[in-house]
Amino acid sequence: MKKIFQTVNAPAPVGPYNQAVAINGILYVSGQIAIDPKTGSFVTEDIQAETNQVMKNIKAILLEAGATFENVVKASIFLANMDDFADVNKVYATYFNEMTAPARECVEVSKLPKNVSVEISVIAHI
Ligand SMILES: C=C(N)C(=O)O
Repeated sequence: MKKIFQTVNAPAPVGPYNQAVAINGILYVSGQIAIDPKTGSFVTEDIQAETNQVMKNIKAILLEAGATFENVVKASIFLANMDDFADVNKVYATYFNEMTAPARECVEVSKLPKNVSVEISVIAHI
């Protein structure tokens, strides 16, 4: 049976999806963008701040499902500009233990929802 997770500590979905869905011990966290759930505003100062807000949103959703970044087995990063790769990695790396970091892909896309620069989704075991 599917279980839906929603928390006010992460932004409400910007479309017809849930923040996270779990089935058979696997949690699928929807792609997060840099909306601050406290203000509803986009964090756009720079790519590092934007990435940090995305990771904070993922952390809140993981927590709601009883998980942490240690439970994450796969991440997908979508960038509007691959030139941001190094800056995104700098922030992303602070959320994981290098030895147990999840599998990942990082791709540049032509456009992201709400014109953000980065979107990240993760899959975790719970
Ligand atoms: C931001 C998203 N996760 C979406 O539009 O699907």
